[in-house]
Amino acid sequence: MKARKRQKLEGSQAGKKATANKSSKAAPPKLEKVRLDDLAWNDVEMPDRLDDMEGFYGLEEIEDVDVVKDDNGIVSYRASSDKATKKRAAPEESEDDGEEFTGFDDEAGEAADDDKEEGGAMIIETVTPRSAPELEEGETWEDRKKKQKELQKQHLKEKKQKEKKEKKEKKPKPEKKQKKEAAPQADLGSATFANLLDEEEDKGADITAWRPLKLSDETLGALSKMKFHQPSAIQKAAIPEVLAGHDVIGKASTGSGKTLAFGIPILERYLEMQKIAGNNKKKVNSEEEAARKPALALILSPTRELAHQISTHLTTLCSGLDKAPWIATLTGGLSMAKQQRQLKNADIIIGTPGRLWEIISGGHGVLKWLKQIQFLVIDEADRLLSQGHFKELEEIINVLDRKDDFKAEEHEDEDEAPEVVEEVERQTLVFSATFHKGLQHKLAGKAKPGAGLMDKKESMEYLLKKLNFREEKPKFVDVNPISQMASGLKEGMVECGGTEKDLYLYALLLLHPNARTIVFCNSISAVRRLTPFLQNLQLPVHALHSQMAQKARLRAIERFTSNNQNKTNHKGSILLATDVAARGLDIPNVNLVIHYHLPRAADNYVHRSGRTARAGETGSSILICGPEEVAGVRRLIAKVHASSAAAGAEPANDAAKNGYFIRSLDIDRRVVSRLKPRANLSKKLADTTIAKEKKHSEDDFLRQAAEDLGVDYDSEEFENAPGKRGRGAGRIKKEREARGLTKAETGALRAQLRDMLSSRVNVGVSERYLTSSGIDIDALLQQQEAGTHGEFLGTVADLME
Ligand SMILES: Nc1ncnc2c1ncn2[C@@H]1O[C@H](COP(=O)(O)OP(=O)(O)OP(=O)(O)O)[C@@H](O)[C@H]1O
Repeated sequence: MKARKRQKLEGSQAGKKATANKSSKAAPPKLEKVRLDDLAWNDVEMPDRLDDMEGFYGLEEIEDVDVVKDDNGIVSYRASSDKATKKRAAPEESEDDGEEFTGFDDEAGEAADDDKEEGGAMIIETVTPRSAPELEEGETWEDRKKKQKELQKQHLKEKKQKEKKEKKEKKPKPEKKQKKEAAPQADLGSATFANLLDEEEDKGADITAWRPLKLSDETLGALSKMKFHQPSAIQKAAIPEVLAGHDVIGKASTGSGKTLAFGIPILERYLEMQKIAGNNKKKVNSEEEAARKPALALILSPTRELAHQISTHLTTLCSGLDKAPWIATLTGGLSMAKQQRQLKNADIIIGTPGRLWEIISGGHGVLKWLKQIQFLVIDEADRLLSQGHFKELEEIINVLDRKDDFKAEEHEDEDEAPEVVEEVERQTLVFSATFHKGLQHKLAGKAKPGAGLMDKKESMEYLLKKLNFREEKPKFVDVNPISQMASGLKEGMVECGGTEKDLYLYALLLLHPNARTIVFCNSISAVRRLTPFLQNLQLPVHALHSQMAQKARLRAIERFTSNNQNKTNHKGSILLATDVAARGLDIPNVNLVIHYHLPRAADNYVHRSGRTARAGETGSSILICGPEEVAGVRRLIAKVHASSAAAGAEPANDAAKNGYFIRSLDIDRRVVSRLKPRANLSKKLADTTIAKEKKHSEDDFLRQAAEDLGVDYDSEEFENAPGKRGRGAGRIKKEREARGLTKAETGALRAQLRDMLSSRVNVGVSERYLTSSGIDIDALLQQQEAGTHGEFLGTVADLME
């Protein structure tokens, strides 16, 4: 070995132990005295981070060697096995051969001692410089030794830790310890939740963030299952207030989780009551018994769809509970008798005011169940308190509050055994994203459609006047005082000629072939007209309006929500709806909202746009405006964003940043104009279909009327009768022409449209992308990746980032 070897033998303790070993009473083996260089030194693997340590340290180790110090302090080495003395190749130069050892070091001894205890054999470590053995400038041998010593210590420590860790990993965990690790789950309380977490360990979400709300383990378990990691702002703010027994008015932007803000406290109360009933051994076991207990909560919703959705939402929350509350959904369009029965069993009743009032006025002893509710929830409050719903709602509230009604009704219903009805303190919870001024005027008898949104004071005054809150001052929880619009929402508008809206709608839908889109219209007739128009253009469209049968309404939402089976390039889906879909509907992954007609009021705009960008997602809202509508739109949007200006707050989004000046999207008009022939053809076909349908239903109506009058009805004769002039004559003429098309003629038109849809449209630069009813998605996506998306129809794309 060329390198000069400087050994460092650790510690007097080691030496002493070696001696003690030798002189042990149990006939110690005779050890052979050896030279250091005759020992079979082994290289020690250095820890990574020491590799760079000046590049010259190396460690060697040896086992089965005793270090013996004689009375004169001279140290010698004795091998206790052949393994230790295996001869190595002699170094070419052994400068440190016989290097004297100057003594033992107490500190180092500790490390050596540790090793002995661990391994049972003494390990002597040497540090061998790999190169440049000379001292560095200013370095003394003492320094060098110190450095070496530190390195050795470090290495030994790390080695020991590594070995300990390896041992630990190999060892099976003692049962006791495993139990101890499971303990925190058990600490959560009831076995139900602990079991749930056990089973769902990797399925459920971490619900630590819900803890401050002090919810029951059952509710926490349900939230974990739903993967709701944390409460939304409105939930965080409103739940404690409701749990503390307050009346609450909650305002938060669309899609921010208001349903659970009232749903969770209701569930908490239900669970509490279950526990009390359990403790009092009064557990309800049968349907009959259940029917004898009053309902806990009444939730009112402005639309049927929303009522069903709230019901689904709460059912999902309660699924998995040992005993879930009984939820009854009372909406028009479904069997009334069935709903009456359901109501008597229900813990939570969700309904539209119309149907609920119908049921209440029908008697059947239902009122007593309702009078004892502990929660009255008015969801989408501003809508419920206005727009034709208010009369029914007012009547419901009056009847709930009237003291004498119950008795009167009981007398009516002889079957019902007279019972003492406890007075129940009712909490009133009112939620909405908006409180608009229109309803205030409406209630004051001076309706003023299109009015702006109420501020906190106004809404409070108004609600206090209208609702019988238990508390003099309910808690007003407003988590979005600045803007009602969801933060992930982008807004824009497209300007077009007054008669070109259909065409621009088609262009916008083509531009967003993968989007789940809701198109809002102000009238049912517009939905009826546009549905065949878009269907003819092979777009996957579903209609939704209030004159559809309830089942068809629910089916439309279901189809819109499920994946599009359409064979065309259009992979998204389209819901063409009136404002019946504007409030509360929580359809997942809606990317785009198009306002075909301008919303009539600011709150409508907020709620329609709120069907996208929900629960922290992003989305876009685009208004299609005729030239005469542009100024009105700007005013309307400014109103919606006005509160941010008043508050001097950071603008909530682009529209606000631009001084409430909504962006006009730059659509390439030349390209849109090339879509015109298809659109016109499709429109002609749609008009024919509608005119024929209309004729059928008119005929049916007139035939029925004639039958009732006992006269004959001849549609031709009726049609050609004189006096059909003046207002509406042009439309009637058009309709007549439209339905005048023969089957063959419509067949020919359809074939022509099919041809058009299957051939490319000459759109200049983008010709290669626009094919039939949709666009070449792959090519478009590539274009999008290259950052040039939007080239063919203008720059709408930046709304969809
Ligand atoms: N804490 C939560 N974490 C994650 N998602 C949540 C949470 N709470 C609710 N959600 C989800 O957010 C979505 C919107 O909730 P919800 O329908 O209650 O909103 P909203 O505020 O009532 O909206 P709108 O004003 O339009 O009626 C739903 O899909 C719901 O499941």
